[in-house]
Amino acid sequence: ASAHHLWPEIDRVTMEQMHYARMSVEDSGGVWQLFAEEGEMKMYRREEEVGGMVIDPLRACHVVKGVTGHEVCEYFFNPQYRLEWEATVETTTVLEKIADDILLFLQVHKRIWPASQRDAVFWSHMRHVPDDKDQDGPPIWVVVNNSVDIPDLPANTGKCVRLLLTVCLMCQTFIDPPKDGAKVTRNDLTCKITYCSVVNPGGWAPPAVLRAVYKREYPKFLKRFTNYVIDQCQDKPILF
Ligand SMILES: CCCc1ccc(-c2ccc(S(=O)(=O)CCO)cc2)cc1[C@H]1C[C@H]1c1ccccn1
Repeated sequence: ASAHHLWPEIDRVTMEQMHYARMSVEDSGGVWQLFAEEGEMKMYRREEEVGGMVIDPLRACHVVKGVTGHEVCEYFFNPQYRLEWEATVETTTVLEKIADDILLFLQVHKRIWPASQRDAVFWSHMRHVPDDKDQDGPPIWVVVNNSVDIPDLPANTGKCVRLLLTVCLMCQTFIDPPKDGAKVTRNDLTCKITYCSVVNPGGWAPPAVLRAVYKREYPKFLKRFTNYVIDQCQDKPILF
């Protein structure tokens, strides 16, 4: 991967996003506005507009029992599962396999009335790093999706408005050691998920409309995804 022309950007943005996601876990106060809460899932946003366009940074924190961060990131990254949990995606295409853990996607989203249909071109990188808070514990797993400009796929030529996104799914895994050295089971696993995204919708849409779409779609999106992972993992061996 290091030979690919995008590698320097992929490496830099991935490390920046991981740092941002970890910092945001601490700053629960401050400017974040809690806009949705369902059980363990809490969703925050900051209202920001650029040129009259809504680009509200979003942060979601969720705690899920019975899965590892590696499993959550694998189901998020791997294109073969995408259409099973992503209800708002019409087609997803791997344009280039940059490495085993770096893919270049073209994704066409379903039209969400009254906004026009969107597509996105982005690289997706999955990586794990030691948890500096618990060096000998499970590593932190992360998937970063970041839009990239592809000359061969100029924006806004077809039916879709090209949206720009930077997304980071970061997962910390906690294992409750079972009594008297028994084997770790899924009941001993807890995964702490931090999902951060900044999306520029591309073309103009009324701010109130976009905020309504996000308020409705993001909680559904994260709940559906995490329930899918729990369901897929429950009868499979644990992937640490
Ligand atoms: C007007 C455009 C709104 C809009 C902006 C952004 C996204 C979106 C793109 C990518 C990702 S992801 O996390 O990288 C997973 C890969 O698919 C999540 C969300 C989707 C919509 C549309 C489809 C609506 C939506 C909004 C929120 C969550 C899911 N879907």
